[in-house]
Amino acid sequence: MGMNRPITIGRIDYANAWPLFHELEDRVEWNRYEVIKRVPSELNRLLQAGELDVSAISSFSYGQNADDYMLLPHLSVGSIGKVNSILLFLKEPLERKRPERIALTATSATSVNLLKILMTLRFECEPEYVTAEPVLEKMLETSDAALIIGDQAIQASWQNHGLHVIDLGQLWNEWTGLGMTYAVVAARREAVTAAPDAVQAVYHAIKASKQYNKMHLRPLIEQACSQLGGDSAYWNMYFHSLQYDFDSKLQEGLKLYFDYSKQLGLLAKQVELTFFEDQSAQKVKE
Ligand SMILES: C=C(O[C@@H]1C=C(C(=O)O)C=C[C@H]1O)C(=O)O
Repeated sequence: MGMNRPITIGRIDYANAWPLFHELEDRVEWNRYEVIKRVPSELNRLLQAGELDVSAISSFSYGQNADDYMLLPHLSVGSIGKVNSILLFLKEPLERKRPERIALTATSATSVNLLKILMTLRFECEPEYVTAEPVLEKMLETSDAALIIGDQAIQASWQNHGLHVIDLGQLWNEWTGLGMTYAVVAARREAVTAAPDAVQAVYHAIKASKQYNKMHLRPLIEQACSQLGGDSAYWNMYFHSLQYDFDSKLQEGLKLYFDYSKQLGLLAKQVELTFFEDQSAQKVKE
């Protein structure tokens, strides 16, 4: 047992994940580890390839690889209603004209499939989808609508571009009555088998970061204002509206999303949510 190399941790390179990862490095009680910061689609690829051991990933990517992964409990990025950073920008309102071609950001997996579910089942609309770099003006040169996520979506929402904007978290919530989880934190089962103590240490560090950051949002809000723009009222609202705990209500929303994904052939199999067992919690129970 054990690992002859550092345990590798992937963190999402968007503000939405700061409350999980800000100052994580100060909390990892494991001597050798490495933190890698990337956009979600890149983290999805690295965890799948075994180049990461534990990572925040798109929840859709968990659905694709559930046999190889375990979810770290009580960790997520989700929303019940508006998410504010997963936005469809349309040249014409959806009620007036169904888009024929939609450009999808190359950085996402959950949101692009969420959009496909909503378009097909909610609006009975089957547009052509094209993947593109998340640059709104460029995407709209050749498409009727564009989906972007994360910091770029937030910044685009502040511009006065005259486009119609749909928040996918809000649309999902109005349609299903449920919340949606866009990102989860997963460990490779191989890593759990080879180095359970290292995975446990990383899990505790992310949980401790989340607990601390939720009570101390001020430095995150200040960092967001200076790095990304906007004012503290905006970032206060943003961090407070995101759901980081993956409680049973949010799990219910994600299960429905996986069921629809299976129904539409976006996922090959039914998905089970399998959780890493917190060893220290076990010990306390005994
Ligand atoms: C809230 C967000 O959640 C995210 C959306 C993801 C996806 O669509 O695959 C993955 C991780 C999160 O960053 C966001 O990016 O704005």
